[in-house]
Amino acid sequence: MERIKTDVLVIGAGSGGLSVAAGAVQMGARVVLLEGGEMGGDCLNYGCVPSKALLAAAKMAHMHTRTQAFGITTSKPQVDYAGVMAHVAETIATIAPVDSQERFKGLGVRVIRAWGKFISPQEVQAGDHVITARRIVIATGSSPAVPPIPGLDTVPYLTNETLWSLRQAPDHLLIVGGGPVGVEMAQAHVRLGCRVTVIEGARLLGKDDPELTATLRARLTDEGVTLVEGAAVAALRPVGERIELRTENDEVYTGSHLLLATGRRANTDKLDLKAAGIETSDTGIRTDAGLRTSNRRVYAIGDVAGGLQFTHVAGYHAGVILRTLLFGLPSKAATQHIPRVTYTDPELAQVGLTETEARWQYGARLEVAEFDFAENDRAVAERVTTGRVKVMVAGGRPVGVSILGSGAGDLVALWALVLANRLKMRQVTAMVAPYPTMAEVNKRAAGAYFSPRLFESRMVKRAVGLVQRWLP
Ligand SMILES: Cc1cc2nc3c(=O)[nH]c(=O)nc-3n(C[C@H](O)[C@H](O)[C@H](O)COP(=O)(O)OP(=O)(O)OC[C@H]3O[C@@H](n4cnc5c(N)ncnc54)[C@H](O)[C@@H]3O)c2cc1C
Ligand SMILES: NC(=O)c1ccc[n+]([C@@H]2O[C@H](COP(=O)([O-])OP(=O)(O)OC[C@H]3O[C@@H](n4cnc5c(N)ncnc54)[C@H](O)[C@@H]3O)[C@@H](O)[C@H]2O)c1
Repeated sequence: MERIKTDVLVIGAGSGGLSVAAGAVQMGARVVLLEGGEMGGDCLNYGCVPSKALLAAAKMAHMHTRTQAFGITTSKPQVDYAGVMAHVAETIATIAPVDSQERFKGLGVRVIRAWGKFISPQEVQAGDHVITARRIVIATGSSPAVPPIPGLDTVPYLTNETLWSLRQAPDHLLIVGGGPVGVEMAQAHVRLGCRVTVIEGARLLGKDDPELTATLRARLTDEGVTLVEGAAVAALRPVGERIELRTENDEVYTGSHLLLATGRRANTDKLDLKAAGIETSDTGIRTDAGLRTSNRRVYAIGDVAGGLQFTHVAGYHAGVILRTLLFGLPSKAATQHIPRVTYTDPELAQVGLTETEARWQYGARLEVAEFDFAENDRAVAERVTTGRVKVMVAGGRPVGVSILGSGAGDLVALWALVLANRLKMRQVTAMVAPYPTMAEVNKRAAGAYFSPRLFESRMVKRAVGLVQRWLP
């Protein structure tokens, strides 16, 4: 057994752990990094990267069915699913070197490829090593939550960890769960020529603005996805080679493949948290606002901390704790400026409060400024007019923004800056957006906030009238 002493021990080499390790070592700390699975974690291997690569291939196939309106004729695209998955694998392989053991070794991090578990409040065992560290960071991520559906043990099922090894297109993909994973995979597969049925127990993308999700729902249905909402899956069973799914209200759906997209479970099983006196909550490891656990030497970041579960959040958490780990300075993780995007076509983006949340918080003080993509000239030229920007404003400051539309994920970045810096609407109107760009929708939404104040104000009209009389 080798004993190692270090300044910082990071458990998990995914989005959060890698950011802490890279930051800490480059600022002079001794760092040990443990990874029991693949370097790069969920995002690179089973999450963001493969899902966005698959969506890109699906969009390519879809575009070929939409050329006629542009005066271009093409033949029906032929999808080679194995070829599509080769594109997915190649995308992962291209990005992988950035997260690789070699790169981190090169930076000076001691990388140990083994699962870590606490054996005392300061010590972690990983394979043949026992590591004692001044500070320990748990960044072990999450895994697909598998709900206890009767009959699930009698049928084969896919999760985000196994989907990418399929080489033959599913004939009919049943997806349980209409959250971001379910919805992205539904659109990807219907565009690649599969039949797709999504069964959602509550409401599709239930955390998002219902008006915008209604538009997205209509788009998915138009493209051929069968959407079943308000009916949780009650039972599953094999019928010959196929899988039969029964909902709570006794509707029956039969498909060739089953994908579970029913949320996440924090990866804490292997850690023996009790040995270190680390408390958990219903969703993950319990932390304070500075991401410190009930063991003062230990921090938890990213998915395992059980809050917002996104790669950019894991990266943000890394930045928050590096300040404390390396300089001993207090630091807190905020959430109100964190954007999230579902990468359907059109994309659905959110930062800050939705209209419902903002109405609850601000009541009559809330104003909502809106602008439709149909009024954006670039969107008209590109035939991507579906969508809307909604800006929730209280006291002249945006408190939330919801965008459905082409490139919404990129468009919401401006509002993430606005919310992070508590900027006012008038500062957004100071921006000149180039014409003709989609970015103009942001400027026009801000304009929509001010136009009633300027164009419908008697005082403004009276002032202009007066000035005009005196102007030479
Ligand atoms: C299908 C899908 C699509 C997604 N798309 C997006 C997206 O587009 N944008 C976005 O922002 N987010 C997306 N996410 C979420 C994103 O993948 C996660 O939020 C992110 O990976 C979390 O990073 P992390 O560092 O907390 O955990 P991870 O990246 O999962 O890393 C944790 C690592 O810890 C390792 N580990 C676990 N236990 C131990 C142990 N005991 N010892 C050693 N190592 C251990 C694991 O093997 C893993 O490599 C998606 C998720 C899924 C499932
Ligand atoms: N674009 C992105 O950034 C992106 C993409 C995918 C995933 N993610 C991350 O991964 C997380 C997990 O995504 P997800 O979609 O798996 O989870 P989720 O929790 O967002 O959605 C799961 C859905 O499954 C439904 N459900 C659960 N059990 C069910 C049952 N038995 N029958 C029918 N419906 C059931 C729930 O009502 C819920 O709507 C997301 O919250 C997000 O943080 C992000």
